[in-house]
Parts: sequence; C-alpha cells; structure tokens
Amino acid sequence: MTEVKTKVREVKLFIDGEYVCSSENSLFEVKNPATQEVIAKVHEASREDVDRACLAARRAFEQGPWRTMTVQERSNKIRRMAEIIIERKEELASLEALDVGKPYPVALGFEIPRSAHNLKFFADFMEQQGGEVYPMGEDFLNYTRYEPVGVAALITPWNLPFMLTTWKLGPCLATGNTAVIKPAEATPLTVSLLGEIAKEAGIPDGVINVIHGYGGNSAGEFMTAHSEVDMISFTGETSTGKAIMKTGADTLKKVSFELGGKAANIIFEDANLDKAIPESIRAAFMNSGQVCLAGSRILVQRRIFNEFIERFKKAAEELVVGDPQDALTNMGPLVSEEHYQKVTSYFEIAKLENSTLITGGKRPNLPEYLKDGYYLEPTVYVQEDPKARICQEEIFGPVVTIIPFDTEDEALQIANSTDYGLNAVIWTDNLQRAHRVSHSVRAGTIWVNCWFVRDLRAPFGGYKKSGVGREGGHHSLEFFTEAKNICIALH
Ligand SMILES: NC(=O)c1ccc[n+]([C@@H]2O[C@H](COP(=O)([O-])OP(=O)(O)OC[C@H]3O[C@@H](n4cnc5c(N)ncnc54)[C@H](O)[C@@H]3O)[C@@H](O)[C@H]2O)c1
Ligand SMILES: O=C/C=C/C=C(\O)C(=O)O
Repeated sequence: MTEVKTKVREVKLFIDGEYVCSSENSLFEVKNPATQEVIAKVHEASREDVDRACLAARRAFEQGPWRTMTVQERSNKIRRMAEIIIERKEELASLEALDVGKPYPVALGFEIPRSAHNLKFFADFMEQQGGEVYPMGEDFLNYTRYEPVGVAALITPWNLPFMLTTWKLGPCLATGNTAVIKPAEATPLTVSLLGEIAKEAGIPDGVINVIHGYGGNSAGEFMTAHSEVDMISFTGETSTGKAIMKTGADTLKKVSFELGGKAANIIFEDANLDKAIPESIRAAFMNSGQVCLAGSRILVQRRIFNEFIERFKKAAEELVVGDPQDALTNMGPLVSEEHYQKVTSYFEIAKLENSTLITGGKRPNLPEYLKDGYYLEPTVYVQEDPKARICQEEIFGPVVTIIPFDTEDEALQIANSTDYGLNAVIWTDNLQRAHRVSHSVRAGTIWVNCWFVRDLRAPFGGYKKSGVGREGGHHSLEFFTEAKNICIALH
C-alpha cells in the first residue's frame, strides 16, 4: 500500500487507441486527499486534443465495425471489460481510495464490483432487446429499429468516479455508440485505465477515448461545444448542468443529466429505529457525505425526536474518521481544499441561522501524517426552520440537519420544499403511509425502510433541479438510441 500511496503517476490522454501527451504539454497535479501528497501529473487536453478525440470517436462510429457488428459480438467485448475490471479489482480499488480519499473496503466491496456490473448488466440487457413491428392490414408494414446516436460525451464527478463513468459507458457502448469520456479533474486515476482495459478486451480503437482537464474554458467545455459530439450524459452539480445545457444548445445536443440532491430522510414515529438509525448514519456519512443520494435532511416526528437525536448522536460519534487505506476507517477526508472550504462555510451559516450543533463541526484529532488532509468529524445540527440554508442547499459533506415535524402533511411539505428531487427515504411500519407518502414526495427514487438499494433495470434520475431524463434499464437505451420507423408498401 505504501508504494501505491507515494508513487507519482503520469496520466496521459487516451485517444484513438493510444495513450498520448497533451499537445500543449500542459500538466496538472492531483493530490492524495488523505495527506495532500502529489500522486499524479495529468496531461490536460487542449482544444486540439479534444478535437482529435471527438474526430477519432466519429471515425470509429462511421467506419465501424463497432456500430455494425452483431449485438452479441459487441456485448461479448463489453463483458470482457467487466471481467478485466474484476481481475484488477484490488488495484482499481486502491487507486480509487487513494484518489478520492474513500475507505478502501468500500471501493473494493461496492464500487469496483458495481462498475463491472454496470458494463455486464447493459451488455446482457441489450441482448434481450428487439425492435417493433406494426402491420397496417395487408397493404403496409412498419418496423422500428433502435440505432445508435453517434458520439457521446460522458462527463463525471469526483465522488464515485469509476462507478459513475461505467454507469454511462455500459449503455453507450452496448447500443453501438462511441465515447469521449472526461472524468473530474480531481480524480482521473481509475477512469484513465479504461483505455488499457478496452484495448485488452478487443474494443476497436477510437470507440473509447479518455481526456482530462477542467470544466469551463477547458476540456469539459470544448467537448460539450464540439460539432462531432451528438449527445452529453453528465453527472455533477446542478449549476454545471445549466452551463453544459447552454454550451450544448448551439449544436442541439441530446442531454441526460443527473444532478445534485438534498434528500429528505423521513422518520415516522412508528419506524423501527434499530434499522432506521444505522441506515440513516450510512445515508448521511458514507463517502464522507459526498453522495448525491445522501440523506442529508433528516425529518423526525416530534414524539420520537429526543430519542432519535440521542441515539443518532451516539452512532455518529462512534464512526472512525481517518486514513482511507486503514481497514477500520469509516470516513476518510473530503476530496480537496476547495471542497473543504465550501463544506466548512456552512458551519458559519449554521451559526448565523441559530442551528443547534449536536456533534462534530470541527477537525478530528488524527496522527501527524494525516495533518494536511481535509478531515471533518461527522456533523449533526438541529434546525427548526426547514427554509434555513443548511436545510435547503446541497452541502455534499459529512453534515446533516435534523428537522422536527408533527404531522404527515407537514413532513410532506418540508420534504417537497427544496429545489431538488433526486430521492427520498421513508421509515415507517405503516404500509398505507409508506405508499401514500411515496406517491406524494416529488423525487425520482423513494426508498422505504432502506437506502441506496439499486436494481439497474429501474429508472434513476431526478425531479426538479436534480436532473433531466432518466438512466437505467430501457431508459438508458432510449437515451443512447434513435428510434427509426421504416414503412414498406407490400404491393
Ligand atoms: N444525480 C446523481 O446521480 C449524482 C451523482 C454523483 C454526483 N452528483 C452531483 O455531483 C456534484 C459533485 O461533483 P463535482 O463537484 O465533480 O461536480 P461538477 O459539476 O463540479 O463537475 C462534474 C464534471 O463536470 C465537469 N465540468 C465542470 N464544469 C464544466 C463545464 N462548464 N462544461 C463541461 N464540463 C464541466 C467537471 O470537470 C467534472 O468532470 C454534486 O452536486 C452531486 O450531487 C450527482
Ligand atoms: O453520488 C451519487 C450516486 C449515484 C448513484 C448512481 O448513479 C447509481 O447507483 O446508478
């Protein structure tokens, strides 16, 4: 592990089947969030590099054979990528832990296997798909084909880099498109390996290209403006989604956006707290709270409010914050100084808004070698006013707010009072209430008595400012295909 931690890697661009340097020889550094040591020097894609990547993807799309091979041939190659990911799971997990600062067991046990599954699932799923036939009596016959759209820009954030990239890449490839991928500048390590994984799996050159760089006035913007890119699948902040939509508008690109969240986690008085408390802890603090689906607003019914707070506080204080490579660690550091500044700015806001600090709100005491990492204690506030900024804005760190409520109607009103609508969590043993509340919360995913349980066939995406469109199962296939109807006169 020490060698993994201290080595400084050179991360190149992967264009048209080859790892290449930035044409302007511009490199940026990536740091280990746990220690702030430099772990990689990354080639930044210039406008010319982005152009080459988009043209390579276009050529690979137009000239084939990717688009024209049988579904089974394509799916076999995608499944081979999934197998290679599993063969290399320890290496990928330690790189992800190093780059993002997340606990190694989480990367190894959840994210890397899920990444392989993202590819295998869509390869298998695509093999089950067909077209449609609409006969018009004896005179005409319609049949419908689902054809790939072309070149996709896949842009992903730093919190779950490999998992979220493969979640887009699986359906993109399975439907016969080609891709230009840009991981977040803070966490490019695992995604950069997709080039060699694709090559080993026999994916033709140009089908997968990986470029690196920043967003505005850098690789992200260049690719979303590029005339050879037909569609953009983006996961990240709501404000970035708006910028990308504007840039993509000139060339009328198709977009699919998975954006921010501020999930209500509603605990009714009849909930089983023995389950609700540990899951609410996971929903609040997994990946240091840097999860779009985080249950960051906990709404608790007044009758159980004090008991909930006491037990939740105790459980939060038991979490081990520390070195992500240490097997006992529950919570690593935040990803960067910039993000730490954003998250800790909410401590001041919380004070100004008269929130009550229950626990946390500061750096934990840690060994000397971790002194430069951006660590925070799990932080819990109580706030009576659901309109306060800490109840409304996505903090994206280990900070949750507990809000009391009296009635089901009040809980619903609070749950629906933010601009976001990605997901919500409901804890109740009352079946009717579970359904009633699920129907009335305006969010794309509702988890009842559980959190972050995923079936990849299910639609995934957000209401309101949490997204545009849905991914998952046939929803992903619809985004990555054009439906073509062919009408034939039969005589
Ligand atoms: N809804 C979901 O499924 C989901 C999943 C994970 C994260 N997120 C959201 O992601 C955010 C955290 O991630 P982040 O800080 O990396 O997000 P971000 O929006 O800052 O960056 C995401 C990606 O977009 C790129 N980018 C930034 N500006 C761009 C521009 N103008 N044009 C093109 N590309 C641009 C970045 O370089 C990065 O690769 C949170 O808001 C979180 O809720 C959402
Ligand atoms: O941080 C966000 C988590 C997103 C999860 C998914 O996109 C998924 O499970 O498919």
